[in-house]
Amino acid sequence: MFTKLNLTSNLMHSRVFEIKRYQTPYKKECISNSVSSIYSVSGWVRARWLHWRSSCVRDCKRSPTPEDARSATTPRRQTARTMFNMKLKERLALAVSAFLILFTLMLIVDLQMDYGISGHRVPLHGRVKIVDDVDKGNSAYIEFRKRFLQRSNGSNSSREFEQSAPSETSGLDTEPRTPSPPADRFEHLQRILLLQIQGKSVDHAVIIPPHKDLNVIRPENPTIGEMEDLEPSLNASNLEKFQLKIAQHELYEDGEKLVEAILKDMSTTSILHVEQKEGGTQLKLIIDYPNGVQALFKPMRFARDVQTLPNHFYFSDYERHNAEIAAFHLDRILGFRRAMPVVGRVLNMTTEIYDVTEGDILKTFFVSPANNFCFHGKCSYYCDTGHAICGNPDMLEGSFAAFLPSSDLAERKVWRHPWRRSYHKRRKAQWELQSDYCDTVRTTPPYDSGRRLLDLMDMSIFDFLTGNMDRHHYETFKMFGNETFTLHLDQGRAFGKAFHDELSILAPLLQCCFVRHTTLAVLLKYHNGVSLSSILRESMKADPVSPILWEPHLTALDRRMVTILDAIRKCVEKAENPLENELNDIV
Ligand SMILES: Nc1ncnc2c1ncn2[C@@H]1O[C@H](COP(=O)(O)OP(=O)(O)OP(=O)(O)O)[C@@H](O)[C@H]1O
Ligand SMILES: [Mn+2]
Repeated sequence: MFTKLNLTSNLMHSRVFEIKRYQTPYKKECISNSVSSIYSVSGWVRARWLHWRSSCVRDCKRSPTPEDARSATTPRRQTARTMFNMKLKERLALAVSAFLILFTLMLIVDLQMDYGISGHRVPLHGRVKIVDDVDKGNSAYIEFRKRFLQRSNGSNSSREFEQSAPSETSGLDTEPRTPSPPADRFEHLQRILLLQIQGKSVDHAVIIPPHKDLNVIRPENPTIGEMEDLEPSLNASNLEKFQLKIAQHELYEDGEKLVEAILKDMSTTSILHVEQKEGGTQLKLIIDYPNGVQALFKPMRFARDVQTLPNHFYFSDYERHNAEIAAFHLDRILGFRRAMPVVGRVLNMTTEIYDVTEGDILKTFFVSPANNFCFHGKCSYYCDTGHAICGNPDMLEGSFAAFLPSSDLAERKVWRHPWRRSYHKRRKAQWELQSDYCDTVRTTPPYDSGRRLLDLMDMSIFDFLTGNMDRHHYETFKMFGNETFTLHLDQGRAFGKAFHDELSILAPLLQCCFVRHTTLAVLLKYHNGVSLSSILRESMKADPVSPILWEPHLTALDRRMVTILDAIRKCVEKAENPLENELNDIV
């Protein structure tokens, strides 16, 4: 009994600890009230029980009487009498306490499920209504997936299990594979684009023409500098100038010269100071350069050809520094320009990290058995000796992302992504269960008008290309309101599986059947012209730590492109011939 009680109290402790980690401030207050009421209520119940027991010692502990023998139901009657004798107030209190205990338990279970192990404590802006939990079996996503898998020649779905273990992959299969010339040029989609440019087919349900797209019309497009009435000073750094030029509809203009200048600054300027970034799940460093310039550093953990471990969930995958670099280039090539510039650099861990940092992180440095200089920092994932970041012997490669403007200059708003995953190993997210999930999103602000839903479609395409399943939240600049672009931040978990195309990342597009004319035009341009992989490979050659991507990841881009175009074509066909398609689906 004693052990059991102890176990229960341990469990309670660990649950209270879990609550502390995952709750939102409102829920925190609510839960702590409930938890304290568990304690006070259970204290009250104990006092009540002790009182009852002491009165029982007086009245109940006696030799059995003939009366007792006559009635087998006496104890029950006594309990009933005791209950009856209880004051109404006491009975009410008992009922309330039982309810509170149940409610708290439900809340704890719900929170653990909701926040999984990622532990994000961001306010849930733009919440999406929860509707039915039933899979009606006809969702575009499920249906496309079914067809896709049926058609699959095995290169997409099965090879993920054939991935070599990380240590075995090095040096293998690195020859560039030229994809066979595309047989399918998606001419029907091209025709629609042409018609829209000619001012026809402008009410298309799937492809949103430029003149209806706020990202193209841009009635206003002020910069942060204009909004804040600030101009860069004479000795302003390139980054400061860049930050003031960030506009409502894009981070930087097409061909912006400051991008190259920032990349050069971050990869060559001397490092003044380093500190660990608070928050986030994996280790990141804030790098200080002269003139107030800052970068976010993610360290290299393993070689380019090491893939996500087959038994790792997306949320327990390591971050890849090269994924950040590649994603920046890809974002730019696709014409989004919503990712901050990122560059690679090799650091001397002694002079450029150890000597210029202070505090707790210093205590985590050590020399490994292989005589390499290592450290692990402090964070909630992989910050221990077993997962240390090691130099060779003290040279360490990493990615350097240009710092976003400080919150004093431009505060950001964090939004919960409507298609976020459950971050729980057994639980599914709402969008995976509800076939008409997009209808719910479409009618919920800010997705019911303007550019936001189209931005999420772009993000879904971008993430599907890179294989990034970790899009739990996204951010916008507050000062621009809702009609502004969504930042493409945190691509650390992209480019993890070269031989697997994760169709669920495309769920927003598949469920909404909605895409920008301009985005489709770019996709078709690369599909029918010089391939996306070639353009990306070329763009990344300029990086100091090139080659950035393992060739199979580049090949995957061209393959995934076909899947996206196929999905859009299917949406178009469905919109144009709804009846015929329904019949086909049944057959
Ligand atoms: N270039 C940047 N400049 C300044 N802040 C940034 C930059 N990139 C990301 N951040 C901020 O740092 C936070 C953590 O970054 P990031 O998401 O890359 O790390 P993470 O460890 O993967 O976090 P999480 O586990 O929450 O996904 C982001 O939420 C963002 O607000
Ligand atoms: Mn992340």
